[in-house]
Amino acid sequence: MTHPSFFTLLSNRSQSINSLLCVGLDPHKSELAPFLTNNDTTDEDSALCTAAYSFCIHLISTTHPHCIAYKPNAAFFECLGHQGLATLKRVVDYIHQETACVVLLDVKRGDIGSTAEAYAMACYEGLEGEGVTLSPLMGWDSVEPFVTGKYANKGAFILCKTSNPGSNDLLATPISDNNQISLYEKIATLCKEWSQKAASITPSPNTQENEPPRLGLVVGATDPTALSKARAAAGPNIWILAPGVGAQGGDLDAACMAGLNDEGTGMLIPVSRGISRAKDPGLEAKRLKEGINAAREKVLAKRKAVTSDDTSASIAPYQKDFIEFSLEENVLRFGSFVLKSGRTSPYFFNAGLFSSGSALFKLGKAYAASIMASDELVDTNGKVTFDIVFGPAYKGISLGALVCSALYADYGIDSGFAYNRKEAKDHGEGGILVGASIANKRILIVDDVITAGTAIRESFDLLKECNATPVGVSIALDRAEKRSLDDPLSAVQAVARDLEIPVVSIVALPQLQEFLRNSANYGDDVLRQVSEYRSQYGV
Ligand SMILES: O=c1ccn([C@@H]2O[C@H](COP(=O)(O)O)[C@@H](O)[C@H]2O)c(=O)[nH]1
Repeated sequence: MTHPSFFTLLSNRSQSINSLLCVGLDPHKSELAPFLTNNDTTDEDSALCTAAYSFCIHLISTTHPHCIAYKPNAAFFECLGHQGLATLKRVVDYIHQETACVVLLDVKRGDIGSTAEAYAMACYEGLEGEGVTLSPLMGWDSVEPFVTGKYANKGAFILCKTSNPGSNDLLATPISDNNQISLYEKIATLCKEWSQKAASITPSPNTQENEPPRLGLVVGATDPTALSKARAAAGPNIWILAPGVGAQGGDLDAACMAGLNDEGTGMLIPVSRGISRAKDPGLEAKRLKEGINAAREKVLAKRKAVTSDDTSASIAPYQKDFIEFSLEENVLRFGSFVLKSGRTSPYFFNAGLFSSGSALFKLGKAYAASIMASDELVDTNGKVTFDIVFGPAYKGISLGALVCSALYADYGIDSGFAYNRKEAKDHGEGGILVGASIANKRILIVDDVITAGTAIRESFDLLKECNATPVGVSIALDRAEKRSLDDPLSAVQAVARDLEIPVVSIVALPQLQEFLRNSANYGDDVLRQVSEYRSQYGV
């Protein structure tokens, strides 16, 4: 059995002393005066190195019962001249000899593969750290040498949303067409993928381990929103290093609540000046450890409340498939999204992103399956209650065609298909209706989602004017949430009530919740957010 991996060491130490605290070792020159000795006659750098060493030893010896890791920042040693790195190595040796804590070298490296190999060797063989911090901006090949091959039991935290104000300049930049994903969320997603990639390239050398992650994220405690988005994107198993508590003003409680996973773990909270500048660093470390633990208790209590609720729903195989391929196509995403209504939703659905042949094929089948599973659109003889599928312009046109075709392909039901134009044509066949004749026919209206219900109401009126009888509406997703906190009905319920026709969806919010309950790919934190949203806004 080889040495346990970096993240296993963190977990083990965390469990054994019940702490998530990491003490930062940043010997700022301005803090070294009390550690300078009068009898030191050597040059200034060497006197400062001796003082920096004493500074670190003082911190380590007073705080180690309360912390799981030490994070020396290489900058403060590199700036002490040629003996700086040797001083850092002596500090690392001291930690290994005198404590059971893990060494995380804050070096923030990032370079092409061959150079990254040299940096990795310097950190792991020269300085003998167990883990490092890295910049991910040069991509996977700049990270790979730190966590694969002979360093497969090492670990790295990659910069995701750093704690400084400038992190908004680049890391928070939206990078998707619809402005919904920021660069840091993309990094959080990549962290999970790269971690798995590293394990597939070099499986954990420790056969006793159940493939712990290789990579974690750096997300500042100064930005709880980023912490919760990064947690949602990376999942529950990825560790988050959250600097910024203390001198940078991060709110410990808010950061923990946003970044902890549902087990109340998965965060490493480093504090440097907040401890080194305290009157009694040992006492301050203890106070911080207890503050973090109080937040962990709150997270666990909240989780218990959510998982013991009575909101289970049934989910049919076609609904599960639909949710899965919607996630694959990015049509459905979990995260944090501000809706037009001003609500912050833990999920977002954009049917416009069904944009490939395979996705559209599966979409048509899912609509058809939901129609055939509905008591309201199929009579007791197994016959559908409509003659024509109608697709309102524009989005409904293609959806209606897909549904009509899937009903025929999967169930042998050959209904008519019609759609409208937005503007009347004064030549050719003229008018605004195209396709099968709808007069005196029973009509199923197909659309993607119902937000306010305006499009469906307009179609309903148009169909009535043409002597057709709308008998139902088929949609992809029913958000099943109250229109406002004073209005107990959802948009879908209001349409069904006002137009007196059934609205059938492929899935609704309860199925999303059920899917998450049974999914191994999404953490309890995503389920918790969806459950909380449902209990606040759901109908
Ligand atoms: O986003 C980041 C990444 C790294 N750091 C480093 O952590 C410590 C924080 O020191 P404090 O005294 O606790 O503020 C320091 O070494 C930074 O370089 C960070 O602050 N933010």
